[in-house]
Amino acid sequence: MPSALPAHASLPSSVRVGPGHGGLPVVFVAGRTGSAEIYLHGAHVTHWAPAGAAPVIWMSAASRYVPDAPLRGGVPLCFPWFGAHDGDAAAPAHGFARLLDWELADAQDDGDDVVATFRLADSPATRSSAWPHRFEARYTVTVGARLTLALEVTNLDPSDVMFEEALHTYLRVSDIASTEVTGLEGAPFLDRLGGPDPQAGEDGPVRFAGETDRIYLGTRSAATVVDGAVVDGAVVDGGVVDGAVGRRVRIDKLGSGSTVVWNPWVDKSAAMADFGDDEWTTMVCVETCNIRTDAVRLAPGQSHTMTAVLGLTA
Ligand SMILES: O=P(O)(O)OC[C@H]1O[C@H](O)[C@H](O)[C@@H](O)[C@@H]1O
Repeated sequence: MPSALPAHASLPSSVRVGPGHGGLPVVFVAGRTGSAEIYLHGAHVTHWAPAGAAPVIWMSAASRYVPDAPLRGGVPLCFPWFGAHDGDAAAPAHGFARLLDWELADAQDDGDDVVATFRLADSPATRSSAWPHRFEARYTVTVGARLTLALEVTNLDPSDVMFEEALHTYLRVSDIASTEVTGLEGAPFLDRLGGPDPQAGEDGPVRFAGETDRIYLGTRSAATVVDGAVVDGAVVDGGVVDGAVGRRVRIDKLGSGSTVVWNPWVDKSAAMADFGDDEWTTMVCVETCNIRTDAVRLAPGQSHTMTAVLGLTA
């Protein structure tokens, strides 16, 4: 168990800490306007639903819940690098933050919302990693009718540091073939399944007909995942709402320059041990990031915050 949980008496009645899958500690939030679950392992949000709505976040039924592996689904916190480390092939994919136990530093009601703050600082393990710098990270999760995720990183090194970061959000959809992502029209992207050169932006929304793994650079405004946008090849008028079908999840962001859109499709799903073979049909990742040319540089003592705000829209 992590060492620093706030004293039980200081937690509001909307927050409970207890064992989750695999016995890993979880912060259970049951607020007036939304519920959430956050594992201390990686400060990993595995559930969020506005009150009265179906869950918005997707988790794999095949996720492992062990201390030395990341969870599959939810919102992995990728830091301080994204994907494979450039200079160290043995370094874990997406950095060390999603593999470490974060402290629950604070949890409070704030009006109708519940705010939980998690903290991770450098340790002997991180100082001997591929990114050996001194730092403090604070991750504030605000649970309500919207879910606000704010990752603040402070450079405690005596010299400049650079890092990448991602809120690698997995979202539930009823059928990936009927899903589209709007808000990225015209933005050039790096196709992680293709060559190194940026591809020209597309006119329309992103639609899915095969494995998709794209880094949209210079994307600072909101993206919206429209579930049930396409039915039998026809685009349905955006007003249709029937359960999850027709639902729109809007992702607003601040302090983020890049967006990753990912669906593993058939072969990659089959190749991942912690991902069900057919689960790719009901998820899409739209990730709020600062990666590649959008990596963050901080002077000594400087802080940077990247924020994603998820909400259901009509
Ligand atoms: O399997 P993971 O290390 O969690 O990575 C899952 C995925 O993360 C991002 O979306 C990357 O762009 C993908 O290339 C990668 O496959």
